Amino acid sequence: MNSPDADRRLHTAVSILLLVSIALLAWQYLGLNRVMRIDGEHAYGVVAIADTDEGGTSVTSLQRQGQRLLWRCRLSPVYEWPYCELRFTFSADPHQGLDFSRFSTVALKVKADGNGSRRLRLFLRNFDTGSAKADNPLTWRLNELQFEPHADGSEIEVPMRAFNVASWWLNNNNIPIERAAVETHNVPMMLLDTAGVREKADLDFRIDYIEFRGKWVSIGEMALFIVAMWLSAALVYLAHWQLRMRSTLAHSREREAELQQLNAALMLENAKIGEKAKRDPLTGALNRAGIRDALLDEASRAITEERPLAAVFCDIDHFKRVNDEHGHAMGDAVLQQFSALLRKRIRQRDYLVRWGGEEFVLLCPDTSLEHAVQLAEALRRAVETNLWPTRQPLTASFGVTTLATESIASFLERTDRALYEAKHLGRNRVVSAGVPHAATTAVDRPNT
Ligand SMILES: Nc1nc2c(ncn2[C@@H]2O[C@H](COP(=O)(O)OP(=O)(O)OP(=O)(O)O)[C@@H](O)[C@H]2O)c(=O)[nH]1
Repeated sequence: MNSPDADRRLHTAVSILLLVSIALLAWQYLGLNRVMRIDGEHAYGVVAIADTDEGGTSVTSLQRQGQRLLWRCRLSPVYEWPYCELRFTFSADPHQGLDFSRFSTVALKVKADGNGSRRLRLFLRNFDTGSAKADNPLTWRLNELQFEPHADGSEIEVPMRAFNVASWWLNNNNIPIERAAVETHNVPMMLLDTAGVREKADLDFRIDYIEFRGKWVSIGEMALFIVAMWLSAALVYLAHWQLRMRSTLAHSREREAELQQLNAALMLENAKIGEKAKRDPLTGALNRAGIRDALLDEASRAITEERPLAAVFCDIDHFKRVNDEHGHAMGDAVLQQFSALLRKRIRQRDYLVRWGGEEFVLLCPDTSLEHAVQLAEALRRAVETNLWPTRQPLTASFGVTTLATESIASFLERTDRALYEAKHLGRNRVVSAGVPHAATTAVDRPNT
C-alpha cells in the first residue's frame, strides 16, 4: 500500500517525466536543426566541366560572386549528349565522403536565364564499398534529382526521398534490384548538370545555395529515447518499490516477533496470577481451589491404577490461645512456621493445603495408610519438639485416611472425622480411619 508521501513522490516524478518528454519533443521539432549549405563560400572543391573530353564543343565557366556561384553554359550539340556540369568534390578519398543520409530535405535556390531547356540534375554520387571502384567514379552510385529552377530564382525544397538511382547507371553497372535503392551515407562527390538537353542552348545560372536540411536527432530516435527514459524510470520505481516492500515486510516480522514476545510474557503473567489465586498468601500452601484439580486427578488415578492415596488432616491444638496471648501477628508467624515444618517433611510430589484457619491437609499419592500414619506421627513429634516463636511448646492433632471406593467428599469427611476424633481423645495425637465403616485406630499421646 502506498503512503501519501510515496504517492506524492510518484506524482511529482510522473509530472517531471511528462514535462521532460514534452520539452524533448518540442526541442526535436523546433530545434536540433542540422544544415549543410553549399554556395559561393562553402563550395568545397567545385569545378565547371563541359563535354570537350568527349569531343563536344560546349563551353562552361564558373565565377564566385560573394555567396553566389555564377555558372555559364553554352551547349552546342556537337557531341551526341552535350552537357555542362558543376563538380563538387567533398573528399579526394572516396572512402571519406559526406553522410547525407540523415538529411530529410534539400533546398535549391537557383535562378536560370537564357534560351533552351533550363532543366537541371543534381547527383549525389555514393561510394558503396563492395561494388564501387575507387578509381572509377562512373561506378559510384548515381543518386539523381531532376528539377527546374523557378523563373524568379526562389527556393525549391524537396524531400531527400525525391532522389532516385538513375536507371541507366543501374543497367550499366548490373546492380541487382535488391541493391537498387538510394544510398547517400558516403558521398565523396556531388554533380549539378544540364539535364540531357541535346539542342543548342545559352544558359546562365545563379546559384545562391544548395542546402541540405535535417535534424541532429530524428523523431524516431527521440521517441526511442523518451520510451527508454520512461522504462528506466519505471524500472527504478519498481526496484525502489520492491526494496520498500521488503523493508515493510521485515518491519512487520519484527513487530510480529515483538507481539509474540509480549504475548508470551502476558501468558506467563496470567499463569503467575492463576498460580497466585491457587495459593494461600500467608503460608504459600495451596488453598482449597488450588488442590481441587489435583485432588480429582490423583483420586481418579488412584482408583484406575489401584494405587493408595492418603490424606492427613493437621490442626494446631489450642491455636486460639496463641492469638489471644501473643497477638494475631505472632499467630501468623506460627502458622507460617507450621506450614514450613510440614512442607520440609513431605515429598516433592505430596500436596500441602491450607484447609482453613490453623487446619492443613496433606494429600499423599502412592502412600499406604501405614506410611501416612508414620508420616503424621513424625510430623506430630516435630511440632512437639519445635522451638516456636512464642517460646512455648505447641502440639498438633492429625487425622489420617486412605481413599477407598467412595466419593472424594466422603474421603475428606472421614479424614476430618479422624482429626475430630484425635481432638476429642485429647489432642497431640494421630488417629487413622481405615476403610469406611471400619473401626478407627488411634495413636495415643499424652494430652497437652
Ligand atoms: N493469627 C491467625 N489466626 C487465625 C487465622 N485463621 C484462623 N485463626 C484463628 O485460629 C483460631 C482457631 O480457633 P479454634 O477453632 O477455636 O481452635 P483452637 O483454638 O485451635 O482449638 P482446637 O482446634 O480445638 O485445639 C481462631 O482464634 C482464629 O481466629 C490466621 O490466618 N491467623
